[in-house]
Parts: sequence; structure tokens; C-alpha cells
Amino acid sequence: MIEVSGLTGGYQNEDILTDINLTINEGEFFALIGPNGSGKTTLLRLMTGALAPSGGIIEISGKPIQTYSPRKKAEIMAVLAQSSHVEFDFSVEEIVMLGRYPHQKGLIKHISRRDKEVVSEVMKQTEVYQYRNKPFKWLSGGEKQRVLLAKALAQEPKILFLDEPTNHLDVKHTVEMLQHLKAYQAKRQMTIIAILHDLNTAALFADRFGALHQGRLVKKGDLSVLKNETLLQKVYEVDIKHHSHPTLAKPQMLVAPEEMHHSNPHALEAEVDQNEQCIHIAFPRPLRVLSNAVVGEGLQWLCHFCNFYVPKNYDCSNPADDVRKWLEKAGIPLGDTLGMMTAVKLADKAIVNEVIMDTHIFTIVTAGVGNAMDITKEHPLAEAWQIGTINIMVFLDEHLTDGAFVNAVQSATEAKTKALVDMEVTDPATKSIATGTSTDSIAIAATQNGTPTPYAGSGTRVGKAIGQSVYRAVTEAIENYRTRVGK
Ligand SMILES: Nc1ncnc2c1ncn2[C@@H]1O[C@H](COP(=O)(O)OP(=O)(O)OP(=O)(O)O)[C@@H](O)[C@H]1O
Repeated sequence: MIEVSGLTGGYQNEDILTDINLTINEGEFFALIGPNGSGKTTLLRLMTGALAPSGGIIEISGKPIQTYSPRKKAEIMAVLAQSSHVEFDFSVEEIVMLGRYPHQKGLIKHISRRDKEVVSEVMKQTEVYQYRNKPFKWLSGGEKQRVLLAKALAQEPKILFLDEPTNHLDVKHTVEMLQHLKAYQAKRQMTIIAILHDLNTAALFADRFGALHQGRLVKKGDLSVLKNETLLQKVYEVDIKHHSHPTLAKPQMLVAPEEMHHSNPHALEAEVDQNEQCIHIAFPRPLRVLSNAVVGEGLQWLCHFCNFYVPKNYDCSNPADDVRKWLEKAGIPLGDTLGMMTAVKLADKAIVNEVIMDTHIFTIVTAGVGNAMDITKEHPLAEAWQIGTINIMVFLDEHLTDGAFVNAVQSATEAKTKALVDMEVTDPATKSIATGTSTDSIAIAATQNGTPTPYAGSGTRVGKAIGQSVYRAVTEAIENYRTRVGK
């Protein structure tokens, strides 16, 4: 365990760090974060005993760092410093072997079998084994960094200090190095203290975090440190937003430069293009979208919105691939596009494009009610995937928060269901009023102009605009459908 209390220190009588108090537990991965010049390296140097503090105490396993002999320190801790320039004519293996020095006993050091085993193991772990006979100076920056990490690991330290260990490493080697370190750490209960500039990497691999700002440790704690946008904004002096990693319970940070938040005043002036196969709505700039569409699902920024017609006997074994093929054929850029499917004739579509309660809102709906369902009643589940029949796309000139997007889906769904009630659409299986159809799709797309709106439920201006627009569009689309099929 490392205990830092009341630590003050710096260079040539100038204190860089003031009153640092910190406990780092055995076996944890502690990340030091903070902007350039905030004092991270200075803190690391003080903790390793390379710099003498001007005040305060640093204890390692209950003993002040000053009481450790250099040899004892080298036995328990290893340091991978920032930009270590070793340009001697050593081979990679010789450099890594230097890490074994503290473990070699006697006046005349000799390389033991164990030394050889450890060196070869760490070279394999850091993927430098294949370069073992090469001169170190021939290696690339990233390869050198991995060799120096291997040297540090060869020391078999209890505590590993890393100053920007992923400097020079590409994405693959960054992830691999930190994964190896985590595995190694778990095996040996090694404590890692690392300066990490990349907050996303820190979020993925570190257990706890300390944020330095102008020589003070302004926050320490778990992932909540990285989720604290106000803190990060103060420390880094740039707007940082966090969002959730799509597959891991970890936050990821995104920088949002102020000057890039441009106004988008004509964003709802879309071009609508329609033929028998597809309705294509194209916006000149991307809209933020929440959707369950076949292609473009989740939260995304998209410019193109397509609703494809498919016949009732369409083979739906791979709808996303089909939509991608159709988009490619039509020359519509896949990465910018949302794609839905419907078995309803596209000519039955309804468009409501107006300003409701100060909100410019444009809703387009295709609606067939052949597979209408009452969601509250027990039903045999549909055996095969069926094509969505009420497809709703809502475009708004509003700025919705993520929560407001969810509210907007709620509002649109309530309005759809009200339309089904008023149109007396029934579930053929239960004979009760339907709440939707079995495979409905929805997209809420907003320009994100203006001040963020946190709510879009039925008690809000935006929610009411969505409700009225969707109600009218669904009603008209069902009327069109019924007129065509003669029901
Ligand atoms: N050897 C030195 N002598 C005098 N001042 C120094 C020395 N090394 C660093 N400093 C100063 O101490 C302050 C903190 O530097 P430090 O290297 O600890 O910051 P850092 O947070 O690690 O920055 P970076 O992210 O840029 O590596 C800086 O203002 C720096 O100029």
C-alpha cells in the first residue's frame, strides 16, 4: 500500500505540488489524469523517491520511502518513464535482461536460469520476443516502448509506475499492452500507478483515478471521476461529455469544441424522393436520431432516411443485408442512412409538415394494420419475423437530450395508439382494440438547434407537437391504406 500525506514538492525551491493526500491500495490500477504541466510526472517522481519532497510523507508498506535502499527500491518497484532514450548498442534481450539486475546476487552478477525464464516470458507478453536479437536502436518508437515495459516487468516489481505507457503505441498495441498488464497484475497482485493522457483508455483499464489540476489533487475516486463533466471541464478547460461504452459498463469521453456547435436553421428543408420501392428523405446536414430501424438503429447522426417496400412474401432471413444492398444500388451512403421496411404500398404514406406549438415538425408514416395487435393480451408469438407495418419517422427542429429522445418515442407511441383506438383498429386474434402492429418501427430525428430540451412527454410543448403530428399522420395513413384495400 502507498500512503501519501500532506505531500508538497517540486524543483529548485519551487513547489509544483501542494498538499497531496492519497492512498493507493495493493493490487489496484490507479490512473493519474490531468492536463500538461499539472504535476503528474512530478508526483510520480516523488512517489518513486527520485525527487525529495519539501514537505509531507510518502510511505510504502508502512515505511517512509527515504528509508528504502536503492537496491531494495529496485526490488519492489519498477518505473517506465516518459520518453526513455536508451540508444546504446544493446540487443532487445540485453536491455530486458537489465531489468533482472536487482535480483542478481553477489559481486559478480551472473544470469541464472530463472532470469532467462522471466526475460523470455515478459518478452513474449509484450510481443517483442521476435526482435530479441535485434539492436534496440533499430526498433520503432512503439516497439521500443514495449521493450522498456518488458524490462520493467522483468524486475518482477510489486509496484509498477508508468508515465504515459501507451505513448507511441497504436490502438491494437495499446489495448494489448494494458490487457497484458491487467492479467499480469491479477496474477501477481502488482500495484500499477499510471499517468494516462487518454481518458478513454484510463476508463477501460484503471480501477481508480486521481485528477491533478495546477499541482493539486482535485478529485480521486472510481469511474465517477471520469463521469464528472464539470470537473473535467474545469481541469482540461475544454467541454468534455461522457457517454456509455456500447458493450461495457464503462464511460467513454468525447470532446465537444464550442465553435463546432453550428446553427442549422434550414435543416428541416428535406428533399423527398419517392418511387415504388423506396421513400427517400434527404437532409443537407445530419440529424440526431433514435430509432429501431433495420439499418441505423440506436442513437446516431444521420442525413438519409429510407422506407423500402417489400412484398408480403419477402424472405426476411437477413433484412439488414438486403437494406444495405438496396442502398448501395441506389447510391445512398450507408453510414449516413436509416433504413426501414414495410409491406404497405408506399403510395399510402401520409406526411404532416407544419409548425405545431412553435415546433417545426415533419412526420411521415406508412401504416398497414393487417397484423394489428393488442400488446396487453396473451398471444402466440409470431413465428417468423414480419415486416413492420406502421413505420413512423418524426423530424423536429429541436434540440433533444437523450432522455428527451426517449420521451419523444413515448409521445409518438401514445399518439399512434390513440389513432388506432379512434380508428377502431382491432387485433384479429383477440378482437380487442389494437395498440400497434407486431413489428412497428420508429425514428425520432432532431436538428439539435437551440437550447437543449430535457423533456418531450405529453406535458411539454415538444411532446404535444409530436403527439398531434403523429396522430394526424397515422390516422391519414390508415385511411389511405383502408381506402386502397377496401376495408
Ligand atoms: N526538472 C524540472 N525543473 C523545473 N521545473 C520542472 C522540471 N520538470 C518539470 N517542471 C515543471 O513542473 C511542472 C509540472 O510538470 P510535470 O512534468 O510534473 O507535469 P505533467 O502533468 O506530467 O505534464 P505532461 O502531461 O506535460 O507530461 C511544469 O510546469 C514543468 O515545467
